Amino acid sequence: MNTPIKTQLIDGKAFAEKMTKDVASKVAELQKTTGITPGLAVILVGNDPASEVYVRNKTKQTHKVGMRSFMHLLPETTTQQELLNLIHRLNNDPDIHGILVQLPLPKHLNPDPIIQAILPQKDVDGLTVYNAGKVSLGHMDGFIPCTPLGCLLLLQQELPNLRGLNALVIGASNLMGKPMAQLLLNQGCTVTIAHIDTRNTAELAQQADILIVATGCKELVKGSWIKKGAVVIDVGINRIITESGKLKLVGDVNFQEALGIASKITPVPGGVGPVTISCLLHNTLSATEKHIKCIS
Ligand SMILES: Nc1nc2c(c(=O)[nH]1)N[C@@H](CN(C=O)c1ccc(C(=O)N[C@@H](CCC(=O)O)C(=O)O)cc1)CN2
Ligand SMILES: [Mg+2]
Repeated sequence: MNTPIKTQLIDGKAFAEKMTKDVASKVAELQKTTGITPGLAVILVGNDPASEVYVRNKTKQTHKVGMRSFMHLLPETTTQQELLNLIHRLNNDPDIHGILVQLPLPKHLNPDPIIQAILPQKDVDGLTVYNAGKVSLGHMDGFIPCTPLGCLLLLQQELPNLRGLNALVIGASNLMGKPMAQLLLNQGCTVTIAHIDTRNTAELAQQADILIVATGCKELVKGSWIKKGAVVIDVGINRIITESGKLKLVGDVNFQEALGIASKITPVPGGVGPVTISCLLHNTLSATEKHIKCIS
C-alpha cells in the first residue's frame, strides 16, 4: 500500500533573511575598513509586470543591506546599440561593482551579445561565458547564477551530502537548468536534464532523489511523477486567476499532489524566489571584495 509520508516545507524566506543579514553585516564591516560601498546597477528594458516586481524587490533589498543601487529603467523602444552603450558606461564606472540586465528582454533585442558585453568581474548574474565556464569546470570562485546557487544552498541545508544521489533538472535554460545541472554534478550527483524535446520526463522523474523544476509551465509535474521521499525544488512562478477571481502564484509542480509523496518541497511563493535575491546580494558583495583585492 502507498502510505503517504509527511512532507516538510523548505522555508526559503527564512533562509533568505538569514543570508541577507549576513551580507548586511559584511557590507558594514567593508565600509568601516575600506570606505567602499558596494554598488549594483540593474537594467530593466520595457514594462513586463513580473520583471518590474523583481527589480523593485532587488532595489529594496540592495538598500536594506547598505549597498548603493543604480536603477536604469529603459523604454521598450531601446535599441541594441543603446543598451550596449549603457553597459560599456557601467563597465567603466568605478562606483559600480555589479551589473545585471533583467531577463527576459523585449523580443527585438538579442540578449546574448548584451550579456556578453558585461565585464566578467561585474557579471553578478554569472551569465558571461567566463563565469559559465568557471561553473562548468567546477571552479567555485566565479559568479554562480543566482537562482541555481539559491537552489544548491537550500538543497545543501536539507541534504548535507549530495554525493551519489540521482538528480533530475527539468528545464535547460542558461539562467537556470544548465548551471544547476553543472553544480549538482560538481557535488557528486548523477544528473539528468530533461527539456522540451524529452519524451520520457515523467519516467525520469520517478528515478530522481532530487527533482528541480524550472520550466515556466504551471503545475507541469504531477504527484505521480515524483519518487516517494524525493526532495523537490520548484523554481516556477506562474500567475493564475482562481475561480473566485483572485490572483495566485503557483509553481511548476502540482503542490497539493506532491504533499504526502515528496519528503521536502519548496513552496511557491516563499521558496526559491527570495533566496535568488539574497544570492544576488552575496555575489555583489563578492564582486566588491574582489575589486578591492585587485586595487590594493
Ligand atoms: N537577469 C536575471 N533575470 C532573471 C532572473 C535572474 O536571476 N537574473 N531570475 C528570474 C526573476 N527573478 C530575478 O530576477 C526573481 C524571481 C522571483 C523572485 C521572488 O522573490 N519571488 C517571490 C514571489 C514574488 C512575486 O512574483 O510576487 C517568491 O517566489 O516568493 C525573485 C527574483 C527571471 N529573470
Ligand atoms: Mg529576444
